[in-house]
Amino acid sequence: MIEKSPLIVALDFAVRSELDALVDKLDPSLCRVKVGKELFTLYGPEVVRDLHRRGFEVFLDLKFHDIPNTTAAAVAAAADLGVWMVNVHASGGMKMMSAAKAALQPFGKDAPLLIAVTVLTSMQSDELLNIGVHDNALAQVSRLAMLTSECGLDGVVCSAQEVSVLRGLIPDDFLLVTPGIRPQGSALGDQQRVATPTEAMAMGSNYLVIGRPITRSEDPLAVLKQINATLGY
Ligand SMILES: O=C(O)c1cc(=O)[nH]c(=O)n1[C@@H]1O[C@H](COP(=O)(O)O)[C@@H](O)[C@H]1O
Repeated sequence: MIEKSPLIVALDFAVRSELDALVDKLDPSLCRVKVGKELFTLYGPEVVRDLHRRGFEVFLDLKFHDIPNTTAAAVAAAADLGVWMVNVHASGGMKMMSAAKAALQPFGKDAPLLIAVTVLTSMQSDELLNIGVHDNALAQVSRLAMLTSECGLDGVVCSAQEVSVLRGLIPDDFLLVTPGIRPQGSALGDQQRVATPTEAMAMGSNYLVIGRPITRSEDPLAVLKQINATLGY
């Protein structure tokens, strides 16, 4: 049961003062936050610790994809940092995902949620074909979600467009985290498989990842509150 807003705000910033200006306005009761590759590469774990000090639950989105030993160690390092959610690429395979899951065992109930990215929301089926995947996006997402579930992970990252099909394939408590969220009228940018916040929730998403429509708006707090209100939070 999700007790607060399902929104996860993607803090994709290169300039620390811009990040701080946004985070000063946000309230941990309104959303969770995501630290991705750009912010982490520039500022490292200290930025996560700072967000924790401010009371935010942090999704560390580094999309680990490596040999099982390396991925497991990286996931354990994320758990040491005390993050709420961490992710790997499901295409790293079952051995990699199982090793990542096993690495969290010593953390017990303090372990972060472990989620696997299926097919990036910036990709369509034609681009999958380019990289040698002959199934369409829905079939590939479904395959990777089932493998992820078999490995005992907590859920997957997928687009909202796959959610209703996945709900029929996997256990009810499996988390579906959906980026590619665009409120009506927002620019798509590089996102391809998109949905509005209301559509994504209606289809059965558990968490909605939203970046630019909030962070690049003139009044991020107002947009965040408006999206929460449309979802009943
Ligand atoms: O794992 C992710 O968070 C992720 C997976 C995916 O398939 N697509 C995707 O957009 N993301 C992330 O979600 C965020 C979306 O940001 P906006 O496109 O600005 O809303 C970015 O930080 C992406 O890195």
